Amino acid sequence: MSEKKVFTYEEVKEHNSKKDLYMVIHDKVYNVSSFVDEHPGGEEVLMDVGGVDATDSFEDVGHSDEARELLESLYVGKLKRTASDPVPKLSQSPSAPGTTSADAGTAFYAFFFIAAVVAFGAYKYMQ
Ligand code: HEM
Repeated sequence: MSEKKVFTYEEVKEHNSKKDLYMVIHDKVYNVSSFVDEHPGGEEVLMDVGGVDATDSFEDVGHSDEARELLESLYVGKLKRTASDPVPKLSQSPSAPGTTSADAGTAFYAFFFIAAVVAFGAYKYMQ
């Protein structure tokens, strides 16, 4: 079972019809054609993410372990991601951008405050 294919995002994109439906979840490629009619969430949602990265849609629903096991049986290969390919939110850096920039801002002002105190001390020392 190690002869699984490696797909580019461009290749996956071509499989976007109901009879030939691929999607990417966590950088793995799944052929969901045989499952479209059986999906408890309906075929429409699967068609919407046909040929694209469905990681966020899949995880947003909070699928059960059973659904994840089912996924294994539909696995056809790995995704070879290139720099220009879209990246799901879930794969991006988990650090909250708001907090980091606020922290960076605080550090920035603290640096200037300390520099001012040191400069003032040096000035006084020179007198
Ligand atoms: C090949 C990928 C997928 C598999 C194998 C799968 C499988 C399943 C399974 C087994 C359920 C029943 C509940 C559960 O066990 O969690 C379910 C429900 C559901 N799925 Fe998926 N799913 C897939 C992709 C998606 C995607 C991409 C969406 C997009 C939004 C989606 C939306 C839903 C919704 C809304 C339900 C809830 C249906 C309800 O409870 O009324 N699924 N799915």
